[in-house]
Amino acid sequence: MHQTLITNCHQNIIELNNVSFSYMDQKVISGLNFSLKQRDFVGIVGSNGAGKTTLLRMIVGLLNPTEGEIRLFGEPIRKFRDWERIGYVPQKTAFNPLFPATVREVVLSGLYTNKKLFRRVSRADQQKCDDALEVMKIEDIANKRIGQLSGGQQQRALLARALINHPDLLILDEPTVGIDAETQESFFELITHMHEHHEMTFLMVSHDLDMVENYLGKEPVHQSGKINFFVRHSHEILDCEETNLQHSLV
Ligand SMILES: Nc1ncnc2c1ncn2[C@@H]1O[C@H](COP(=O)(O)OP(=O)(O)OP(=O)(O)O)[C@@H](O)[C@H]1O
Repeated sequence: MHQTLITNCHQNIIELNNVSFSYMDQKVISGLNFSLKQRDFVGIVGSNGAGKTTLLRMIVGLLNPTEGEIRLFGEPIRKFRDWERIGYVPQKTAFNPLFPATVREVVLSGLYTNKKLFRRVSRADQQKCDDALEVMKIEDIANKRIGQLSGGQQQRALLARALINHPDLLILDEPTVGIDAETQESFFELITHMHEHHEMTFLMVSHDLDMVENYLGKEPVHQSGKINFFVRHSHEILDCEETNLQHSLV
């Protein structure tokens, strides 16, 4: 599936304006200002309990900031309805080996937003699923039960699930926890390749400072409390001034 897109690297994909969050009387995030522009790759690094997952959960609308404002694709989050533009890979889910879904079914479930929960799977949906399986190079395990696969294979399946709607923004929460070092490295290679060759913006929480420093630079561009933000800007991977980009998911 090929399409020609114009990249506008100056569009804010996420804006956090003076955002704070408290659980009861414990303030976890305080007065955070940060923005992510189109095709940036932002890595969030911080110690245990720094508030990284809380921040992601606010950005995907699962928690409301106690103070401040979040805007997604220019819109205040409370008005934002275009959730298909966002792919979210939560912290690793350990699937029970008997979990009764195949990889194909898990990937297809990425299409079912609340509105479309019980719609039939069309031929177009199957094609989207095949494309996502191909990108993740997991076509050969499409019919296996997800619970019987390795951690790395499960993670690729969850990434394929997040990609099936062709999201503009991909959010990853510690995508390689519990995966061996070699598989982690190939997973990061895959993600960085996607950043360079696909029309997507990335936000990733990672505990892997080496990987983050290798790809996103040695110094954080921003710090808030114990959370550090590392960024590879879009202009480092392409000419942003209205670049014509041949883009394909596969
Ligand atoms: N549902 C909750 N209710 C009360 N406190 C919470 C809740 N979730 C998280 N916290 C607390 O908020 C703080 C931040 O938690 P959060 O999970 O956002 O941190 P994190 O940076 O993602 O940590 P980790 O690296 O360990 O995953 C922690 O002190 C945690 O105990």
